[in-house]
Amino acid sequence: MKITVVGTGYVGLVTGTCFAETGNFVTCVDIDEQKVCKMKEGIVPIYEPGLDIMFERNINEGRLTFTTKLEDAIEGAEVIFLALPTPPGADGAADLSFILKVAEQLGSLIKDYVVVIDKSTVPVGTAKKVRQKIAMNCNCEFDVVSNPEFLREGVAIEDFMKPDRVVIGTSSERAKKLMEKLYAPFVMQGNPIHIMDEESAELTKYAANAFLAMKISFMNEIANLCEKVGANVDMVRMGIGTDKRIGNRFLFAGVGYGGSCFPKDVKALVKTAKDNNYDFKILNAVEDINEIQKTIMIPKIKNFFKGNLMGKRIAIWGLAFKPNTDDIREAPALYIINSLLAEGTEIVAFDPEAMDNVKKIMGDRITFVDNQYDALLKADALVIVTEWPAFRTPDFPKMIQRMNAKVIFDGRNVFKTEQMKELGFHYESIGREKVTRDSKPGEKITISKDKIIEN
Ligand SMILES: NC(=O)c1ccc[n+]([C@@H]2O[C@H](COP(=O)([O-])OP(=O)(O)OC[C@H]3O[C@@H](n4cnc5c(N)ncnc54)[C@H](O)[C@@H]3O)[C@@H](O)[C@H]2O)c1
Ligand SMILES: O=c1ccn([C@@H]2O[C@H](COP(=O)(O)OP(=O)(O)O[C@H]3O[C@H](CO)[C@@H](O)[C@H](O)[C@H]3O)[C@@H](O)[C@H]2O)c(=O)[nH]1
Repeated sequence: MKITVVGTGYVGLVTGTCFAETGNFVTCVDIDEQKVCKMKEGIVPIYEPGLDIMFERNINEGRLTFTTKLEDAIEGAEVIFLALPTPPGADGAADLSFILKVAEQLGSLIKDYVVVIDKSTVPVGTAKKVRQKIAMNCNCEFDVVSNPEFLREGVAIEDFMKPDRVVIGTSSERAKKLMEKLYAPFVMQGNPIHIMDEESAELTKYAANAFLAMKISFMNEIANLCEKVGANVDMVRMGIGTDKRIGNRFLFAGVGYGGSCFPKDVKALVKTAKDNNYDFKILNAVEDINEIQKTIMIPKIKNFFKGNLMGKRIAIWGLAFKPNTDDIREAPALYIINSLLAEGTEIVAFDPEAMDNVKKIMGDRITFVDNQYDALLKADALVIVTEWPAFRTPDFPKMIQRMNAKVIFDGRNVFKTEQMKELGFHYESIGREKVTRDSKPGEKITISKDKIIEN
């Protein structure tokens, strides 16, 4: 099939590359000329594990091409994916201007029947709006389908190639057949394609993200309570996660959720509810909890330094909003760093992939170093914000050698408290006991292998 993908961000580029991988001919179009130039030279403009190999293979086999011209990109296309940004507007509503602008352009460019697919996360009613925009200038037949994307950054290729489900919102039999054909290679293991009306498909995407955000905020509140009552959130997580009705994923307490999706999608769903005279109380709480959680480590750090952080040198491990990505949109690290800078600290940061992006917005307000250990040189404390695999099993003697003091604030519960006691660190994490330098190693708690839970 000949496919056009409009927008080559995390979703567009992964979508285009994965459809090329299954034998389609894909043209990706983006208004960012620099990005398109890079891609034409074979350079992947984002960091996404596994994307580069697939990208290169499909370019070499002539199935993946790039352009800045929409009219060239849609030449002969049977389907056109819109993978454009839908950032939050001032009132929290998703900004549809990118989508509607392209829809209007498509109206005067479409010559034959084509299916236009909303891949972006868009509020209920958008498929209708896109249809109206295209129809303003278009005389030929077309359909608009809602096909929300559920991939996660960092594991985007796997999520796209083996989705838990595919959601397709359409009332057109012709579009439905085409979409089923397109997705057939991705649902060969029996994972379902859910066909529904456009509105339900649009709402499904927000409901999924809001539910996951709710799980995280719930666990963060449980963690905060754990600290007050002397319980351990990891134990509680395992205790509830093995109940199949609850499920063991997305129950990790930490410094809150970030990224380009949860924060904006929760806001947009609240706004949709408000516009329909419905007060979505639980989601307001989910947001409020997350706002507090992002800087929950600050009072702990301040308290340790007896209220005065002026001139303290703080090492930060992890800047990306989650591991295995270079994406820093709404990253908790940015909130933590800004709060620490406001207290007069000196920040030395390391992240395996996201430093270039942070440099663009923070410039020389913080120092960037090339490896995790250099960040610790003369540091008064280490703050762990993103749980990159390399941070989980560090060389502790090397860390101790470099640090001014053995002090760790762990926003992702990367280390075991017992281990910290044995090593003599002052260690504060989320929803677990505070380890002070006088803490004595206790009885080891063994967690059996089958209890290791995938995030
Ligand atoms: N990032 C994710 O993990 C993810 C997952 C599922 C859904 N989504 C949703 O998918 C959509 C896209 O997200 P993203 O993270 O890929 O965004 P992104 O910001 O990474 O990429 C968007 C791309 O669109 C391009 N663009 C803007 N206007 C254009 C135009 N007129 N013509 C062509 N290209 C144009 C931009 O230059 C950019 O390259 C959003 O609605 C988002 O909520 C994102
Ligand atoms: O138990 C958990 C799981 C995640 N997070 C945080 O939640 C945020 C989002 O993580 P994740 O969902 O893994 O990443 P995204 O790439 O933002 O993916 C989400 O947002 C995408 C965009 O809509 C959807 O497609 C995905 O299904 C949805 O998981 C990150 O800051 C994580 O650190 C936690 O704090 N605890």
